[in-house]
Amino acid sequence: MGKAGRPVEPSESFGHSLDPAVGAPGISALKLVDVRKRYGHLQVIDGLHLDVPQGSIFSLLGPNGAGKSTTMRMLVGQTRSDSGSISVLGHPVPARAREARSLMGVVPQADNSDEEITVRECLQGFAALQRVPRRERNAAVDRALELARLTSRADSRTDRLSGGMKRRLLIARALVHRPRLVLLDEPTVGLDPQMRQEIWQILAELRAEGSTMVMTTHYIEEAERLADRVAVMAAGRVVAEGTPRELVDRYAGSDVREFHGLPPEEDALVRRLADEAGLPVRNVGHTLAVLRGERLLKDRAALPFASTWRRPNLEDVFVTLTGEEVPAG
Ligand SMILES: Nc1ncnc2c1ncn2[C@@H]1O[C@H](COP(=O)(O)OP(=O)(O)OP(=O)(O)O)[C@@H](O)[C@H]1O
Repeated sequence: MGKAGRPVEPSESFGHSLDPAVGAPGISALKLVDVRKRYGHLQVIDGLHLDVPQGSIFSLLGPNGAGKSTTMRMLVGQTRSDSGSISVLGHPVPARAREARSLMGVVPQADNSDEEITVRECLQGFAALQRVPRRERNAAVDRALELARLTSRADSRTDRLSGGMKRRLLIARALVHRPRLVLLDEPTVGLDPQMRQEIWQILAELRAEGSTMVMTTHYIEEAERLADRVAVMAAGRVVAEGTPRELVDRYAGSDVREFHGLPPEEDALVRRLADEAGLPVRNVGHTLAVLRGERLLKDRAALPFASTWRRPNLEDVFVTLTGEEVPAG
């Protein structure tokens, strides 16, 4: 019994599992095999395979409607798949969703925090909900406040926080029970660039501590900066997976050749040459960009109009694989 005569919860429940196999180094943080989900006539998830190792940041990158949020909801047991298997740190979901959830911290996209309470009260509530032992709660809350840089706002009401602080509170809430795996659904959507940088800094620090994070995003820069591995999703399946560097090498080559403000006949010529060589093209404003441009012509001087060269990036890969232009940050 605790000091106040209340039972003391076992400390093993604080971010740890009693099952020695769970969270062991060989176990995947997430494993999805041939997962499918349909809403009416719409096949939203269409044979999804994912295997996320522990100790990395893994990003699901995809355009609107690719199925990222549906995947997140299936991982926490909020939405059931029609077929296939899902396991989180060795726990099959939804069969053992409760155990899986106790090992996860979830940062939702929407701000659903209670507005009538202070930041500290909010975190205390989450710590209790996540069965952090009573005697450890204050320290757990202090640590979460510090990680999310909210210590100085601990006694502010949650409805008085700025948009960026509210988002940081969602992160603090997710971390209060020291989860083995943190799921983040579009962690910086709708934030201004400075607030986004602050969140990236926090996530980079968590990564340096060895946390496993899986985040959805449609911001390419977010995936490129933070993720160790990226899965590009389109129409409910993974169309490519690898480190950002591997994806760029595989799908965009070593050079992008850019032609600026071409008249129509020259534009058509470049497109034809690219097409004959099997090279993807994209328009960026008035610029026509040819990916794997190093293969456009062996003799780079042979085209009769000026072009420039640049290093390819993950945005080029995204556009090539999904056919979607990049949303504005
Ligand atoms: N409850 C639902 N009922 C019917 N259709 C749904 C439901 N939830 C999602 N969808 C549809 O499933 C598809 C995938 O949605 P989802 O939210 O998973 O995509 P997303 O990749 O997260 O997109 P976004 O980046 O816009 O959040 C969309 O076409 C969406 O309209």
